[in-house]
Amino acid sequence: MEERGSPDGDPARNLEQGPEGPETPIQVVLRVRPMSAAELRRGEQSVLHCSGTRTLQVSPPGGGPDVAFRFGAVLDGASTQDDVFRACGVRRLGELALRGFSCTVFTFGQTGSGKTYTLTGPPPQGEGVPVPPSLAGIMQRTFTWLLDRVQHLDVPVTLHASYLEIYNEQIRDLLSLGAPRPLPVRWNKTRGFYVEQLRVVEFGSLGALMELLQMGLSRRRSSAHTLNQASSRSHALLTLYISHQTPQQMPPVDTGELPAGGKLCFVDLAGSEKVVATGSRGELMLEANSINRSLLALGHCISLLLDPQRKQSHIPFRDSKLTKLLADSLGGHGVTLMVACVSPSAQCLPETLSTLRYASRAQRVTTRPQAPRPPKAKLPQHLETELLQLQEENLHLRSQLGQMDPKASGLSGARAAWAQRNLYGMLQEFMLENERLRKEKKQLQSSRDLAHGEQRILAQQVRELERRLLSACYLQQPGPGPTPPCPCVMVPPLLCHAPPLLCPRCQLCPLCRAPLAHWACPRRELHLPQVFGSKAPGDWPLSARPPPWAPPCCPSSAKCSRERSRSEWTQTQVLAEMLTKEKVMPSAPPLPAGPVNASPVLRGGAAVPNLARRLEALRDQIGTSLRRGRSQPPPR
Ligand SMILES: Nc1ncnc2c1ncn2[C@@H]1O[C@H](COP(=O)(O)OP(=O)(O)OP(=O)(O)O)[C@@H](O)[C@H]1O
Repeated sequence: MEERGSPDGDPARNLEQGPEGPETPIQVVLRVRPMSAAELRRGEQSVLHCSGTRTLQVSPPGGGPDVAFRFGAVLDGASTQDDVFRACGVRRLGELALRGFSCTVFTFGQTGSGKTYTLTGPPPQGEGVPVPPSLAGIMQRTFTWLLDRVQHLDVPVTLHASYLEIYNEQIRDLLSLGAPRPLPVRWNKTRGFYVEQLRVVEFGSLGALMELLQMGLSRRRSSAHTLNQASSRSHALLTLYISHQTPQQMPPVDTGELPAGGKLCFVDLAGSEKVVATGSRGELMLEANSINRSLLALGHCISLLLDPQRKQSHIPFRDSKLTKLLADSLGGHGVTLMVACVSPSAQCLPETLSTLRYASRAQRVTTRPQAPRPPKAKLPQHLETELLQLQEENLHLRSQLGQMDPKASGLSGARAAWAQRNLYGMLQEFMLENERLRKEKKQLQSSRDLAHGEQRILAQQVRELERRLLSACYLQQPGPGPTPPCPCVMVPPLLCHAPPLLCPRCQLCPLCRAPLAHWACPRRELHLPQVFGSKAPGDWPLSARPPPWAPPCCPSSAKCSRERSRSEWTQTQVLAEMLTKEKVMPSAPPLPAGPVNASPVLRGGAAVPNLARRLEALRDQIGTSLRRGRSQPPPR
């Protein structure tokens, strides 16, 4: 016969040595439930036999060698609830918790294997039908023992309880005043993993504690499936906090800080299940998947904890909420007892073997139980007096600080309120003003951008026209020879600048034969009034008006151009220079990137019409020049 398991290790006995005992293995007790009525009806066989108080023998149904497993204690189907309570040594764990240790009892096994029954007894058979005391589970028995025990202690003990469940990877407070809502798990150096905002309730009597238990049990999620009519669908953790402090020294529970001291935690794990066997569908199947996943994470952590090398490094406790909350019990400073529950039926054998292997591994995991440090020694009398004085001074200063603000401003209550209102009003006004300015700035920016864009396009067109104009000039340039006569003298002045406004004869410079705009004609002051009558020059059409950079009218322009010297044609030179250099005209300077609050509309606005005028003039010139080029034979 093959034998597995480990030698027993009673944590309580080892820990008698002192507050920080040696490495202690997790204690494992195995409970085999009796065959259920349904299993008996189906004629299923039992494959588990207890040989001795610590060994379980598994006889596979199809023959083959028996397999034996050894645990701290093995209890068969005939064992009573009281037998289980005694065999588990829960009283010893309670004693350790009273001495400040953190102790955990948890049940695990396949669904329907008797975990909840072992911990809390069977569910009530009906409304108002109490469960017989003989069927009370480990928890109720421990409560009775503990409440009795604390009454006989010399020092006063304060007791608190919390109760939560992990349902579909969410933590729900089973003692919450309102409907349970998901709570976060946090971690800090002193507390390790803990549940934030968990309600911790103080209790002073067994009755009060039993009520808390019933409240939690009634709120816990359970459903019916093929293998269990009342299957728990969540992992449930009930924790008792035992503290020797007086109520005055206790931190208020509302702060979320738990009382320092011992802890006794009962964990009822949801059962692992094969959804095919339980026939779970829909929500039941989701629950089953979540349960199996978290149990897998737990098994993984246990396997890693077995390896002493790995134990020093990283154990993935963060993989699930369950492993986070059991981290201390499994690999930390807690004292842990596991109760493995199994069904004897041959139908459940694969699941049973898995539980047995799980339990065998778990009992090789060790923890290093550690009690919290004893409270500091009492302070000497003079230090205590000093401390009291300092505390009083602190209170006094605080109260002064509270009254400080109105006093500092020297305002009475009503005036202070008025000033506050006024300030508030001003602040609102500033905010509105600020908002208005923001909008205005935005508008200005967009119109500046618009003008900027327009200016850029016009400047581009001007450059292009200038380029074309220059090339036209080149084409029409005469070769070396005598200067041709000025065409202006041969045509009657009336015709000049008559519609079409450009005089074909005034378009060429008489000296260099560069095409000229009508405004560049030296005789324009004579022609234009005749065309536009008595209109002021400002009312002339845009194309007839000289651009801002046009040279002033020459007073001697009425003279025959033949008599003019070269210097009289400076305007032609100015224009040619402007054209060939292709620079931006002074009337259309690039927009400055100046302060945003300067009005870009005004700056850009002046530049754009100038450019437009210049552009128009150039267009006219080119048009005329081309027409002229077509209608006249090229000069020799
Ligand atoms: N030792 C026992 N003696 C008599 N009946 C038992 C025993 N153990 C379990 N039962 C019965 O077996 C059924 C299943 O038990 P229980 O609900 O405790 O299983 P469970 O392991 O908690 O299942 P689940 O994981 O689905 O919640 C219940 O009807 C319970 O009363």
